[in-house]
Amino acid sequence: MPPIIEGASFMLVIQDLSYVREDFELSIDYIEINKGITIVVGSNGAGKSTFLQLLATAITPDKGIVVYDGLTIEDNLPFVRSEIGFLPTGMEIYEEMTARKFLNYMSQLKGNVHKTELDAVMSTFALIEIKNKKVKKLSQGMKQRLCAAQAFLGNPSYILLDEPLTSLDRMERQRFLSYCKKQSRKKTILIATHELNEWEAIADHILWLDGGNIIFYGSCDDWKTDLPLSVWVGTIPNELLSSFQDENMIALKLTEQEAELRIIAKCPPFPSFQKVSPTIEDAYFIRKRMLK
Ligand SMILES: Nc1ncnc2c1ncn2[C@@H]1O[C@H](COP(=O)(O)OP(=O)(O)OP(=O)(O)O)[C@@H](O)[C@H]1O
Repeated sequence: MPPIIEGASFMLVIQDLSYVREDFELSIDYIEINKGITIVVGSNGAGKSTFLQLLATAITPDKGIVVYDGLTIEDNLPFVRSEIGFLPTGMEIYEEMTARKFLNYMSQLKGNVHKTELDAVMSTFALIEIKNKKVKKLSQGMKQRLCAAQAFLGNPSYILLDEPLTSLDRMERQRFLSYCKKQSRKKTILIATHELNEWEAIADHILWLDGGNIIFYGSCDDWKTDLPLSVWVGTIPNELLSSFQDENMIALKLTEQEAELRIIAKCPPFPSFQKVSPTIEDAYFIRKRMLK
């Protein structure tokens, strides 16, 4: 087993990679992904899940390599895999197992995770009260917590999570987000998500995929800087609503007489509208519009 290097960067380097699937190709020339939380964004079918599956070594590229802190899967597959925690979408779990048995099973697959670590993960994901429940009796949110918990077992350095917030209630989301933030100090965490606002406060980097290509990778600040359109908020009477194109409208709150709007545009749509700083999600809409 390769030695654990003190002060390891946990950097992921992807070189000259191609993965072809029927009429879709994921293609990456070169990218270095840094430690911390990277949210992987893009529209349906952009390749986010495929990208995470490749990094998780669940599928193999047709061409190119992924380097995990200096190691490739060609020479170090078992070690690299032991350093990966993966939450795919729609993960199937054995329905007859209890939550505890499932985590025991996953711990053993990961090389006998110590009981104290297993208990800590169960407590973090609020699984203690439901540990003796069979999987088939768990709610969607409970199942999601269980599936997310297994990704952190064995203290892996690379955590790959596909839509981890699905079915989680507000409290569990908050708890999960702060856990990810804590973990990200010493790990590389990639999260495929459509819920950009949720990650606003804790994401370090954004990776934007479109049509199987990386269009942007960088810090959240860079993502929100030098945008060609601005974000405006204001209120108008309902009868003026039809003067706005849907594609310019990010958010809308309707009362009986008025509409509260969040608009992307070069200039204020009405003098009363105020310019606000873009969120990660605003920047996504602006960038997506400019790509068309
Ligand atoms: N098992 C499969 N067989 C063939 N094509 C597939 C398969 N799974 C995904 N695809 C195709 O690969 C492309 C990328 O899909 P992928 O699931 O990676 O996108 P995504 O960005 O995760 O989308 P979403 O936001 O909808 O989850 C799509 O064109 C999709 O139709």
